[in-house]
Amino acid sequence: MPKQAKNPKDTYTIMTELVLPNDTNPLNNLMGGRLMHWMDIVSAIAAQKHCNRIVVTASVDNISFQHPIALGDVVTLEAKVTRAFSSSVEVHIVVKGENIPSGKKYPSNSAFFTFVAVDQSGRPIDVPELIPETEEEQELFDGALRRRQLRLVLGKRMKPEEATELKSIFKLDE
Ligand SMILES: CC(=O)SCCNC(=O)CCNC(=O)[C@H](O)C(C)(C)COP(=O)(O)OP(=O)(O)OC[C@H]1O[C@@H](n2cnc3c(N)ncnc32)[C@H](O)[C@@H]1OP(=O)(O)O
Repeated sequence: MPKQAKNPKDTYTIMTELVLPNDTNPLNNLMGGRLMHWMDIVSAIAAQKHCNRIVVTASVDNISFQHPIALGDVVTLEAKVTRAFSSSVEVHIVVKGENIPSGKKYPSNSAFFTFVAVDQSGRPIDVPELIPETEEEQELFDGALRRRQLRLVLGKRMKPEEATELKSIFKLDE
């Protein structure tokens, strides 16, 4: 690890958007694609805060939309790095909606994005270590290895038999 270790709070990023007519589908709800664009931006900023480098989006885990966000509502996206590996970092993003006139706040969705820090030529470079501080950060940190192995196996970048964390969950050796 080339640089001083950081804590998740050093990477915390919050972004607030208002759903305007140009962001919506024919039902007057926020389009999924627009939300994913905002999620990519907020998480890339969190990853950059950790790496102090250019980062590229390497993968996006599954995103399910629990609750539509209506025209005129406010969207809050919060992102934090959960774990750093060699050149990659995992970022957790939580999205909430808010209808200000009624005071109603509701969860919309959450996701994990993976970013890779690269040099000016686009080659991966090492990133600093991330040290969790709170219990929640430790849980996200612990789960990150499992999620990493799952996405690398699905992306055919790791053989299933090398995914030790997944094997222990499914008890494949027994
Ligand atoms: C911010 C933006 O929106 S950028 C635009 C969208 N994104 C892009 O254009 C990225 C295009 N892809 C790339 O440039 C390359 O594939 C890179 C930089 C992501 C990886 O480059 P590679 O030469 O394959 O690198 P390599 O195999 O050495 O892997 C580097 C790291 O990427 C990680 N990685 C590569 N592919 C994936 C993937 N699909 N999912 C998760 N992590 C991945 C590896 O696990 C490794 O992480 P580690 O160093 O922490 O162990």
